Amino acid sequence: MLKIKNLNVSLDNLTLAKDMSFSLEPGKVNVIIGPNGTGKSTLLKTLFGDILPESGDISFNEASLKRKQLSQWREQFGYMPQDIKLDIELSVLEVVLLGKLDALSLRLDDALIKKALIALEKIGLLHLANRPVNRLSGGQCQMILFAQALMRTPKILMLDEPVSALDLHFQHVLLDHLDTETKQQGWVTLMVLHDLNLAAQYADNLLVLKDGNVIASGHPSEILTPALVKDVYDVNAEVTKDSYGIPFIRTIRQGFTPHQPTIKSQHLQSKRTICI
Ligand SMILES: Nc1ncnc2c1ncn2[C@@H]1O[C@H](COP(=O)(O)OP(=O)(O)OP(=O)(O)O)[C@@H](O)[C@H]1O
Repeated sequence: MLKIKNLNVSLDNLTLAKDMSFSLEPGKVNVIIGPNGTGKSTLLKTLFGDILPESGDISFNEASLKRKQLSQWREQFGYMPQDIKLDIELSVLEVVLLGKLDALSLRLDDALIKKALIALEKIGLLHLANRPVNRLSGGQCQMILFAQALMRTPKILMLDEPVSALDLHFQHVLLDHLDTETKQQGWVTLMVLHDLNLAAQYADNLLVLKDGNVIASGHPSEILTPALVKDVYDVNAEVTKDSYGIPFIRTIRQGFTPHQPTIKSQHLQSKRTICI
């Protein structure tokens, strides 16, 4: 279990974690949501040991994060940060293999190459294996970085807005894969998402971050309400549930005036009716 206890983090006099405490169980997809600039990425960086907290304890299976053993601590993680640019002269296969940098010696092992190719195949991108990464699209880069994080066979997997550049198909490829592997491998998965409907579909546990703290946590069906959306984002929303009990959030525009068809479009509509 990953435990965060009484965590305090400040950057440039900005308090981003204020006595924050929560625990994350293995085998569950935990999703963090919250407004821009509220400290979601900062929290992930702090858990990874990139940012030094003012106080508090971060532990995994009862072993605390200690600055002196940072590389050992990080060995447990797969981490996909936000908006990484892959502007390097390497092939896709080489970038995926870098996920296993700690296991790479001077010689590449066939088993590792096979593992990287399988990782690419599982996410439907094997055909890109020999393509230079600096010639990929933004969405393709994001999928390759996901494959790289998986290569680490982590105990804790953290992903910062991993679907921000992905089309509908690849959003679901990535998130379905993440969900299956998290449950099969017993990973502690922690992911930042902005899309509340994706969060509702994929979170086993949702953490809502605001003002330096987790103001709500639990299953999306229990905590995603119009009042929460209004409180966190200052946006009005309707929340309905599908036949599986998964919440669906529909935001409501303020001062909305319904579209009035123009004479031209009315004419086109009536013409279409005649043709049918
Ligand atoms: N290294 C840093 N030094 C000083 N301030 C920082 C640093 N990194 C981030 N911040 C500030 O901390 C705040 C939180 O940033 P962070 O990136 O954690 O937010 P976020 O919740 O992930 O936002 P978003 O949803 O926009 O990605 C922001 O105001 C940001 O400007």
